[in-house]
Amino acid sequence: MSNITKKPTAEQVKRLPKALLHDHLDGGLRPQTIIDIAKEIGHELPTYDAAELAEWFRSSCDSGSLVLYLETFAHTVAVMQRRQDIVRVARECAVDLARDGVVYAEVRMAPELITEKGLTLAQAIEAILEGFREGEAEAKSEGNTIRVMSLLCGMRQNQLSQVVAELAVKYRDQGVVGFDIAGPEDGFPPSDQLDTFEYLRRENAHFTIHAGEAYGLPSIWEAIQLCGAERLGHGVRITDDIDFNHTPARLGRLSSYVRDRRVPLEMCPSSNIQTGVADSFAHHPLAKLAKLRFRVTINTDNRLMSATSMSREMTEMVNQCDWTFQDLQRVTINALKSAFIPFEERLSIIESVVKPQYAKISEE
Ligand SMILES: O=c1[nH]cnc2c1ncn2[C@H]1C[C@H](O)[C@@H](CO)O1
Ligand SMILES: [Zn+2]
Repeated sequence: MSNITKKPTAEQVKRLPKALLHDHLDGGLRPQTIIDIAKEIGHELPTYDAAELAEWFRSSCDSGSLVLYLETFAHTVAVMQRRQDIVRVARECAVDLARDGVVYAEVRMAPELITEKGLTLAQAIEAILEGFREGEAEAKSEGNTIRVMSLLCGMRQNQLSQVVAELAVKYRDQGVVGFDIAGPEDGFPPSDQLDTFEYLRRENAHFTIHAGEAYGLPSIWEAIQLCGAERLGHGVRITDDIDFNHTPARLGRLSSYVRDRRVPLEMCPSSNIQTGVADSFAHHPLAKLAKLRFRVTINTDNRLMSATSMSREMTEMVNQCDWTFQDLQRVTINALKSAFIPFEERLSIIESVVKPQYAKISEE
């Protein structure tokens, strides 16, 4: 009898191979790194104690509002303006993810936010890519294998998406695998950037769109049907088109389309709990959507702001929703199937890393 339907321990979750599609580079800095750099450049912080700073970010992001949540990024972005600091932050990101058992990650950043001290967008992107390569090597020296690819974001409230999208295409063979738009959702519909998404499609380039997080179904509909998004960042508000009061649940036209077309949902439960979408993992729609066999994935969004990790997100699903090895393996395979790297490379990680490790660890 296989143990795949059993619940893993937290320690086993940590060792299981994980895939991460939605993590912001400026949302995952080590508190001590922020303090080190802030002191060097004279940036004022709420506190210079690492534990207190970590708690400041977490509690400031607990407001129930995406707009207030996003204000905390002023401090992380402030310490990512020099080339060497961007490289360091990206290197540490790769190392930290690898220590948590992540084997594949797509980490996103808006390069337009880190050019305040004179770096060009291209130099900012090159610093991120250099940091990831260094981090992969450092992880290897610690015995962890990870592949970290980059997604470039345009900020919805700025006018730079087209330039950033062109750079995503230019750097597509150097580690950039796709594009996204981030920032406040309400008032900035995806169709504002329609020309850019049409450009990316003409270039056969990959993109995901933050949609259905702080705003509902119209945002999801635009992202998929007008803009052609391959994946949805969050997408959690797709539940507005599902009637759970019936058994089985009744799906509307849009939620049926999302499920039928296997549109990947990059779900980030802790982040959603902080911005007011749900009050706990137990009540977050992730488990219900997984049961309905949507192509759900589990992600961190901002590890610093949510004081989280992939292991923690997964362990909470085990503890609060009775998720088993099988459930965790399914979201991991979903993530790899939905990754923006070439098909055979996705398959290779699924077949040679994920399946064998799940088989081994679940039989312990
Ligand atoms: O969850 C999010 N929704 C929308 N925008 C976000 C989220 N998390 C981070 N961002 C923004 C703030 C960052 O500065 C930017 C680039 O990573 O993306
Ligand atoms: Zn996000």
